[in-house]
Amino acid sequence: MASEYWLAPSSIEQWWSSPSQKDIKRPYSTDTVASLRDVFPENHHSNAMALKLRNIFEKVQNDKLVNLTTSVIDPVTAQVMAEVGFETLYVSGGMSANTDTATDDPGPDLADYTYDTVPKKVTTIYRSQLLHSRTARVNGTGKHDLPLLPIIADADSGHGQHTAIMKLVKLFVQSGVSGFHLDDLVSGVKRHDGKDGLSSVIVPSNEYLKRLVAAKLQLDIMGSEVVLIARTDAETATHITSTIDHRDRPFILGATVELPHHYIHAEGNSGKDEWKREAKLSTLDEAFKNSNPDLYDNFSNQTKDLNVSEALSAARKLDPSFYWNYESPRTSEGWYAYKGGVEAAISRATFAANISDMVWACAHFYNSDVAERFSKGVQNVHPGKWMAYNITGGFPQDGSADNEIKTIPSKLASLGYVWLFLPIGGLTAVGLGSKLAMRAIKDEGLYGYLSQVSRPAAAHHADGTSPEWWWKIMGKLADDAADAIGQGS
Ligand SMILES: C[C@](O)(C(=O)O)[C@H](CC(=O)O)C(=O)O
Ligand SMILES: [Mg+2]
Repeated sequence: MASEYWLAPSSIEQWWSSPSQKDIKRPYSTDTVASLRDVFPENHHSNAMALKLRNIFEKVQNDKLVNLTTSVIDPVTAQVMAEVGFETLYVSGGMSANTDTATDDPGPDLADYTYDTVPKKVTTIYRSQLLHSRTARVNGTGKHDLPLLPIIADADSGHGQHTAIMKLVKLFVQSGVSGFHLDDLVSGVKRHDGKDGLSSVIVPSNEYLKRLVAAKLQLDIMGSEVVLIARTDAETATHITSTIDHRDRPFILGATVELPHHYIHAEGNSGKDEWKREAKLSTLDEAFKNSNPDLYDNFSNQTKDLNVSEALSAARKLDPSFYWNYESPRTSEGWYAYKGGVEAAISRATFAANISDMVWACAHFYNSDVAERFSKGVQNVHPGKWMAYNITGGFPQDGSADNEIKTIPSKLASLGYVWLFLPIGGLTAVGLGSKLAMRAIKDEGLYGYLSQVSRPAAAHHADGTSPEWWWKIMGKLADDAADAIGQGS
């Protein structure tokens, strides 16, 4: 692409009116994007793959289906997933944390790894797909049609403010990614033991929006078609870092009863639970409506678009004895109590949809009521908006829900979801496959390997998993190069 064209705001304008970009509402201009561009574009791989991903989502949406995938753990899983017919791959932050990180410190999913961890994983998986397709072509195995699968990756909370987010997005585009999700969580504060009644902690709506806009700006700077997925954790959130944004007011909780001490002085888990019970937490609007039903309409009209602090002043002018305290439930970190739920997720998704291609309310278990309400909430405001759904756990092992589980994909498709993924499925599959194979080798030695590992693998034509493929067939590429180099003259 000639650099005059690439750097001309008019060419960016033209691109923004193309089908993949026309629905995005950007708060910045083409001039700004042009001025931030490097002289040459560098996104060929990612763009080709991202357009392929967009086609997949369009097709499933038209056919009223949902694209299902799970996490790819390494190049072998990537090849197997292509062979069995998956159309997309998911690179999970959690699985990257469990298996390898850029700082070589595997561990639980805290999203505390350095921000190049997931892009590096994507690079490895993407390049392994290129290698497999090149190998198949050179060897004439008839598998050169085996598709390169678009990769969707986990960008977590962006790992910092806008400059870090933009660098992360740049790494993703360079990695060959086709889509990524960015969320509204505070980085690195997950608790796995539920201590202090703490689940997800989220940032205010405006900070979330700024993250998404920073990501989109970087994609625009790179002329990238990569799919931006806006994930919100508002459904499971228990706390928020700030009350500054008026859009968060319906979900911020305050004490309606004045207690002798604040939440931070309550001791232990049970003391904290008791404090919350006694404080009778509620949102400002609910509290005012309960204590002043006759004044509520007046209050509500006066305080549209006001945050909790401003609206509380208005409430006190209307009723000087009104008590509602959003400071007293603050945690020792300063976080405010938050009423998570599907309404909160809808509120965030409806504005995130303006700047992203797909919205996703992250929950860890399937809940048909939540899936339906979220879909209605989003589709009422943004008809046809792409939506994602994840199921991490909650699969009953006793068979009691088998029939329901079978119908989930078609239910989600009928609600308009286009992408359904099992974030930990790849890890479970790799673990189970390894356990069965390793058990056979350990218990039955060489014969166990022959009868229960290598022979079934050959029977399944699991090319990517066989040493033959990696050594002999792939080795042909190196041999061809050696022949081409010859004796050097
Ligand atoms: C989807 C997710 O972001 C991931 O990293 O795979 C995780 C999965 C999990 O920890 O359950 C998430 O939902 O936060
Ligand atoms: Mg994650």
